[in-house]
Amino acid sequence: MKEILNFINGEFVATTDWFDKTTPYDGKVIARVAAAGKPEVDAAVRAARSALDGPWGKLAVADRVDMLYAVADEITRRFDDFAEAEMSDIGQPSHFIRHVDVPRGAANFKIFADVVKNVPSEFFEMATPDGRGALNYSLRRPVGVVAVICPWNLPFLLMTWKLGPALACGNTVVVKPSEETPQTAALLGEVMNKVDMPKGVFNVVNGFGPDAAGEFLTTHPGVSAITFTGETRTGAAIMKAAADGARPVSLEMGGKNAAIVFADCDMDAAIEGTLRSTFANCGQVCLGTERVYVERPIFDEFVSRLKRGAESMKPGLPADPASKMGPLISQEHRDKVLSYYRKAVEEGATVVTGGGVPDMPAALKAGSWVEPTIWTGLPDSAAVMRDEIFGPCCHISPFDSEEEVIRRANDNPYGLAAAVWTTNLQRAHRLGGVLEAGIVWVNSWFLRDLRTPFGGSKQSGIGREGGVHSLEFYTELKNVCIKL
Ligand SMILES: NC(=O)c1ccc[n+]([C@@H]2O[C@H](COP(=O)([O-])OP(=O)(O)OC[C@H]3O[C@@H](n4cnc5c(N)ncnc54)[C@H](O)[C@@H]3O)[C@@H](O)[C@H]2O)c1
Ligand SMILES: O=C/C=C/C=C(\O)C(=O)O
Repeated sequence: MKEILNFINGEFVATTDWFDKTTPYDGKVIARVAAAGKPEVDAAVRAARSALDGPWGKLAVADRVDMLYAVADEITRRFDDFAEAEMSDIGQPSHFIRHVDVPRGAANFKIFADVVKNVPSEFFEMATPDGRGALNYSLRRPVGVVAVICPWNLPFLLMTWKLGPALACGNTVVVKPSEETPQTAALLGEVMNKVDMPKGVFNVVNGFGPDAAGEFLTTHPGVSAITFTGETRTGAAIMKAAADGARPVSLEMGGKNAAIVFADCDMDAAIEGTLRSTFANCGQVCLGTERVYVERPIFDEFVSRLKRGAESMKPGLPADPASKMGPLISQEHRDKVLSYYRKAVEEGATVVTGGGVPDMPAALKAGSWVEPTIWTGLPDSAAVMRDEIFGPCCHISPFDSEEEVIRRANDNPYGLAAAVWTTNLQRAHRLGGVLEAGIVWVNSWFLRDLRTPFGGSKQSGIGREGGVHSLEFYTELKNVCIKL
């Protein structure tokens, strides 16, 4: 049986508390994972703290940048290993993992190496009564030991999205991958040792959240800052934990994102983009679409074309090139998604397609499969219009005016992302300005320039990461004033 261990101070560490890792596409146990208890979490935080006082803390920025590039190059060299690990962790089609999830692993280290290499410092000359003046300049310093709490939906992309800036800014990290998807974090430990990353800079503790490694880490007094990606209610629990000791938090949380399709859109592009934003990764993308608003003149055509596209989403194994969609991450999550499939019908939805479980081959029946699903006919107050489902489903509603659709799209507790499909330039800029979302795509979706601010408003997050914006969270800015 494969064993997935913790990674503490450059060593892989087992414990006596094991839990199973199963694959979502057939429910088979493929490994056992060593759960970190309080002793292991404490050892990881101590290792991270002492690494700050060792060679890593003394490394010049240029040398730290070289080290991060070496990590990126080793990830690229082991691309297939990371792709295999991610496919068995999340069960999504190979082409998705090889074109989205894994390439971002290397990119997330490179972009922040480039940011810290080129970021200017602030400087002010000031007059003083004695006429001799003073010089003021700013310096950035690492915040210290950063706890990185990761979700299961895009495990490698999202873990490295936090590791890149944290390490580029000179911090050390203790990562707690999701209990569902531990494999790429362990592989990254091998990469760190291969590139001679100083011991203790990168640590991994496996386990669950409440009353387990996640909570032990976020409540550990040796943690300087916490960066979290996951459900909103979990983020709130972590924020409470961070309050003891007044540690800063960066929270990337849930979404209930709208796609707004105007009659003047490029319909082919809108259909292709909405199929991706609704069904990619089996709908398990925080930036994904679960609410579609279509201007009434093209409503029927749009529904019929999206239905055809959804029905072409052939579910299958990751390595099968014919697979267009994988399973949900777990039976537990599938139960949640299916409960919303039932609730939609109870609330009076028209099921345009899907709504159940596909008839899979015998070998895959134990997987967490659901049908891609489209509804119409529900009011904005319906549960499937307000709650994050995090599955391959969306509801399509008609609208009659720009003012109406802006009001309806913004009437939701989340504010993470939006997609707007229109060829009207002025309208595109108007909506970009008024939609309550951290990211608004126009005639695209999930097009990512890593230098831009990334994060959610309202219940979708606190803080922005990306490009220089990550420096605000991962460094302490100080002023030095020299009297001449
Ligand atoms: N905004 C974003 O960028 C973004 C990106 C990806 C996913 N998400 C969100 O993440 C969710 C799906 O991921 P998930 O189900 O893994 O989220 P989750 O909140 O269930 O778990 C996320 C992580 O938090 C840990 N955790 C849980 N309770 C904890 C606690 N009390 N203390 C410390 N750690 C704890 C879990 O073990 C896991 O590692 C969705 O809501 C999705 O929208 C948001
Ligand atoms: O599921 C959510 C995806 C988040 C993506 C990013 O954080 C990113 O593209 O940097």
